[in-house]
This record gives sequence, C-alpha cells and structure tokens, in this order.
Amino acid sequence: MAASSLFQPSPSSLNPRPKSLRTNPKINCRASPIVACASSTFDPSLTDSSPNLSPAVAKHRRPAEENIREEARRHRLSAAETHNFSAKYVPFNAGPDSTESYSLDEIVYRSRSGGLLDVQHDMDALKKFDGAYWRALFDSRVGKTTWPYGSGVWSKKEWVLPEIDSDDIVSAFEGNSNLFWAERFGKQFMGMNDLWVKHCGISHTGSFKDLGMTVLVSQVNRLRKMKRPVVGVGCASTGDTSAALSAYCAAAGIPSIVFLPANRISIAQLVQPIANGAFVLSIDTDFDGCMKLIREVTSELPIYLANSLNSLRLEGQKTAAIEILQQFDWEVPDWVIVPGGNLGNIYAFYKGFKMCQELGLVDRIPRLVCAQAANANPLYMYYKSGWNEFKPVKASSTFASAIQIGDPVSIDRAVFALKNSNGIVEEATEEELMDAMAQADSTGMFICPHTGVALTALIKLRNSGVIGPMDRTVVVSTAHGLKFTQSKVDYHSKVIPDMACRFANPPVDVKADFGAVMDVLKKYLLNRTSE
Ligand SMILES: Cc1ncc(COP(=O)(O)O)c(C=O)c1O
Ligand SMILES: N[C@@H](CCOP(=O)(O)O)C(=O)O
Repeated sequence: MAASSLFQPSPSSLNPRPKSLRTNPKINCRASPIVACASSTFDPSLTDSSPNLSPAVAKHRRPAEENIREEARRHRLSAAETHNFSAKYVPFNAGPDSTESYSLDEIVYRSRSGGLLDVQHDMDALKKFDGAYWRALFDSRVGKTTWPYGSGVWSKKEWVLPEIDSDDIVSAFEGNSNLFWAERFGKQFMGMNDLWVKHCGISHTGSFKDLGMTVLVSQVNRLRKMKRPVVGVGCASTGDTSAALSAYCAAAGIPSIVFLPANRISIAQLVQPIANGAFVLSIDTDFDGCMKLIREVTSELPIYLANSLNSLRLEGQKTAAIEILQQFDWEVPDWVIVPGGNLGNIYAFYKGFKMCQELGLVDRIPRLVCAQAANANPLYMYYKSGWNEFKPVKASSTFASAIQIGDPVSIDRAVFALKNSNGIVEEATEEELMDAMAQADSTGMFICPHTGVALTALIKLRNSGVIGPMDRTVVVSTAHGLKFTQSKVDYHSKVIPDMACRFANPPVDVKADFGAVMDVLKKYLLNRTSE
C-alpha cells in the first residue's frame, strides 16, 4: 500500500457511530457557559474523550472499522467553523499602519519589502476564551490518540493553523516530549535543584524540526489538494530539517528535495532523507551556500520552501514553549536556554510564551538565552556589539554541526525575541561544548553537541551568578544524541586534536582471561571506593 493512502479518507468514515457515544452527557452547558458550551461544540476531545467518561464507555469509543482520521471527520464542527479563528501572513514586526497581509494559502515567504513574514492570529477571536479555558482544553488533549490532538502540536491547533481541515494534517503525533528533571547534573555540576532539560530531540526523526514540519507539510498537503502549483518541497539543511522534511513528505506521498553541504553532516542524519526517499543533493558548499541555492531554486520552480524562513514552521515549533508551561502546570520557569543556528527556534519559543501571556494562561514569560557555538557565532558577536552592527560570519567547522551557520535567515526574529524577553546570548568553544555534553551524559543523559552548547551557556551564567541556584531553568535539547555518536566516540577515544577530553571514559581492552579481567576490575573498584 502506498504510504500516502494511509492518510486518505475511506468510505467507511460515513458509518454512523452508536448514538450513546455521540455526546458526553456529563458536559453541562449551563454549569459553565464558556468552557462547557464551547467545548461541547468545538472540541472533540472534551466531548468524546473527556476524562469524565466512564472506563467502559471510553473503551469502545470508536467502531473497529473506523480509523482515527475518519472518527475526527465525524466531528467536523471544528473550532474554526464555530468560532472563526483565523491566521494570516503579515510582515514581521510591522508597524500598526501596515495593511500588508497574505492568506496562508498563498505561496509567499517574504514581505513586499523583502523582509521576513510572521503568522498573525486573530487574537481578538482567541481572547473570547479566557486563560483557564485554554489551559483546560490543552490539558484535556494530552496523552490521547484522538486525531489530530494526540500530537503535541495539533493539541494546540486553534493557535497553530486554525483553518486547516484535520483531514489534511500530516502528523506523527510529534511533540509531548519529556521534560527531564536533571537532578544529578543540576546538583553535582551546577549546585541547582530545579534544572530541567526539554528533550525535543526524542521525537519521530530525532529533532525539534518535527514540530515545525508537521505544520508545513500539512499546509502543503492542503495546497496540493487545492491544486496549487506545488510539485515538491525543498530545503537546505545541516541534517535535521532534511530528516524531518523527508519523513513527513514520505508519509504524505509528497516529493521532497534536500540540499546538504557535502561532508558536513553526520552519517545518521544523511541516511534519514535517503531512506525516506528524498531527492538528495550533496553540494560542495556550506549550509549558507545551500540556503542561498534553495532560495533561488524555489523562486524559479514549483518547489515549496521548507526552511524556517517560511514562518509556518515556527507555528509548530512554538508549541514546545506552550508544552513546557503545561508540564509545569502553567507555572513559568525563570530561564529557557535554546541553542541557535538559523535562529528560527529562539523566536518560536518567544512566540509560544508570549501567546500564553497575551491569552491569559500565564502572567509573565521566562528570560530567554540563545547559545551559539563560538565557531559560528554571528548572533553572539552582534549581541556583544550592543546590538550595534550585525555581520554574517564564515562559520567554521564545529562538533555542533547542525548550527554551523554564519548568515542566519531569522536574525531579526532572534533579536526581537531576545530584546523582548530580557534575553542573553552566550557562546561555547569546542572544548566547552564537548565537555558539557560528556558531563551531562555521565549523569544519565545522552545529548547532542548542540545541547552541549546550551549547557555551556548555563554553566557560564551560573558561574557568573546571573542564573541563581534556585532559579527554575529549562535547557532545550534540540536533537537526539544518537545522531551524533561519532563525536562522542572521538571524545571518549581522546583523539580530538588540542582537546583534553577531561571527561572521557574510554573502554578498556582486556584479554579473555579470568585473571586479567579480575585485575582490571579490582583496580576499577579500588578507584571507585577511594572517590
Ligand atoms: C540540533 C539543532 N539544534 C539547534 C538548531 C538551531 O535552531 P535554529 O536554526 O532554529 O536556530 C538546529 C538547526 O539549526 C539543529 O538542527
Ligand atoms: N539545523 C538546521 C538548519 C536549517 O534550519 P531551518 O530551521 O531554517 O530549517 C537543519 O537541520 O537543517
């Protein structure tokens, strides 16, 4: 069966459902006019899979011949239809007088003046519901398989792409990633007791890019159904964007085209688009060179641009911020530290937090820190100049290869996010980021080098006293450590030139002989007891 057919409706969707399951009698409109009435009309998860349902009813919630997409189709009374939630493209950070805007169904990546775009939601429509309502709605959808709300992104659909039909959504139920209490790392290395790591890399393709790509590919799916000229979707990538793009496109049967800088991404990342059937171009340039080429190509050919220059991506990525608040039971952490490359994600986090504040879910936002590799640090240099002068840099090779970017497309977005969150920019040398990664791994994590960059920023800000021992701090881990095993092998083998590899833990070669094994074990145990 073609992968795309998995996402197609089938005639059985028209089968009626047992009457007793159509509504949840426990939701009483009169009890709470806003929450209950609204939820009973637009939110399937509150009507059909409400926590109030008895276990017996919940068990038989869907006839066997019906799949979850078909089930969702029966609940067509969506938020957008009922409440007219909507969103459009506007020039990023446009003044109040700007009237320029575009439908999300248009294929447009830049404003008339050549600036960035932003997805602007109809906040007045969203504000018709209070913070308590949104918190309850989002909370009610966690941990379910209701299409599409089982996804951490689509559980916030009204704030992401309110007008898309659930039928058009391409999702791997991404998001809902774990927020790991870094108890031992926090205590042992930082003197902190409230340190958390948001593991966005524990995801379908192993990075946070899944959050944005489900949104972008879903919108492309919709455009193609509308017969818009989109033959395929393309991106430049340092590895993670291409992995996510190719997986979501493959799931929907949409061609994907990826431009990769030759010999600059890990094998684990390279094999992902190859395995998912993308058209892979390995180009003899760096990421910035690939980015320039894909922008030129997508302006000539009917290939839709999937990099974060396309603001749709950030609508998905911002849900990680909302999720962090939700995981803290809507308490706001003091700090959130994000590694930055092309700089879309730092703005996505800002936007997620800001929407929660504006819509009354929380009363403030955290301070943001963007962490860069010293070998690819244009934002850091800009920050250090007092935001005086931005100069792209020629990014040098870094173990944090996914952020080896010298001319980030979202520089304006990042500066906006940092200025409006009392933010800070830090940098990490190669040795610092590799040591931080090894230290974290030694406490039970298995993080990527980019998360090592973010942890270095934390270490520096803790050492300088900017971040206090009691501050609730979240470090965003952006990719799975398994994508970067070679750098870990090199570190633990102590083969990296000019690096002490202080926390290396190389394997011990030993003969297949009882005495020899006992000797090394005794030595090891002696060392451990004297520690
Ligand atoms: C693993 C990883 N971490 C961090 C980043 C930085 O994200 P952004 O480009 O949105 O700044 C990227 C991609 O650039 C990445 O792939
Ligand atoms: N790290 C990214 C670089 C491109 O970033 P994007 O968010 O603009 O797509 C990658 O994995 O390719």
